[in-house]
Amino acid sequence: MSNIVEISGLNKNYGNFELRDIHFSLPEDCITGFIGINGAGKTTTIRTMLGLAHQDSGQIKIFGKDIKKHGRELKNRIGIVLDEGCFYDELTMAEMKSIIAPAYSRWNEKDYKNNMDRFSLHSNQQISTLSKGMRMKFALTLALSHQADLLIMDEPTSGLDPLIRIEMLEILLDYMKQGGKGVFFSTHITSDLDKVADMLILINQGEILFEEDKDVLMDSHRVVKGKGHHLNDENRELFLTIQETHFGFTGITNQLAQVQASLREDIIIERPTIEDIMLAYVRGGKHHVIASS
Ligand SMILES: Nc1ncnc2c1ncn2[C@@H]1O[C@H](COP(=O)(O)OP(=O)(O)OP(=O)(O)O)[C@@H](O)[C@H]1O
Repeated sequence: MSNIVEISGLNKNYGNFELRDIHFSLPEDCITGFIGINGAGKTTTIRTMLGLAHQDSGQIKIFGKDIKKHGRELKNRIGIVLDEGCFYDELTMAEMKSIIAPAYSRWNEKDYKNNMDRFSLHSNQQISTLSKGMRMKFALTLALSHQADLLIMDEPTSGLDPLIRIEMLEILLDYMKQGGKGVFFSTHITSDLDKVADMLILINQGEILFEEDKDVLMDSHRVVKGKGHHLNDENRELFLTIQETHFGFTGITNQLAQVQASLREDIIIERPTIEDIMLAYVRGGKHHVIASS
């Protein structure tokens, strides 16, 4: 499987925030979820990847080509959906489309019309009157109408109701069926990734904490619950994060065999959600004692 995107040694300093030595790759035929809490650096990474924000150092290759040298050619092959959907509010969707379409050599009017129909959008409606969900659908329509080989989206499902979110996720799955494509999207709604993601990348405080196949990640972590008096300094170290109350503990581990060997009795083992794993790494190393009421 070849990589559509390869990022190495990417640094960017805003003064109050820094992206530090960002490395990751996006394989072909994969939907990759880019996760992290508010302010982790998702938007900054995406904007830097796309050449919309200046990078201090590092290399960004998309389809094997350097974004700095081949920006125009590469953007032709990328469908972009950004958080705010950069549209002129006073225009209709048809007018906005006629500004955007000429920028793409492979613009396909038929795809545009089909996507507008699919989303029940009417071209002559003014952009200022669109709801948040409709704006997002319009942004996705544009991104999908120029035969892009890679979709990069910043929080595309944020603020959307569950029905629209499901529709968007189905569209992404349909898009991937063409083969040879890639999708990279940031989100803090990790339940969306349970449904569609193949790969997950976690960023925290400007650093990548993991880049992993979703199934491997889910199979290698477990939530363990048990009685607090079985814990000691040694077995606490087997957990990425652990919460203790008077009644017992709940921890996340990626060393289940050792936990089972150490805590033989009375433990409950459950599969974690992506959110459990994300929070375990973000809070990693912290030991939480929650006072019971
Ligand atoms: N133009 C800028 N100038 C200075 N600081 C910036 C700028 N843009 C972003 N930042 C800072 O970079 C940090 C990361 O922001 P970013 O928007 O990348 O996070 P995020 O992971 O996308 O968060 P969210 O999920 O809240 O959108 C924040 O502390 C933010 O204040």
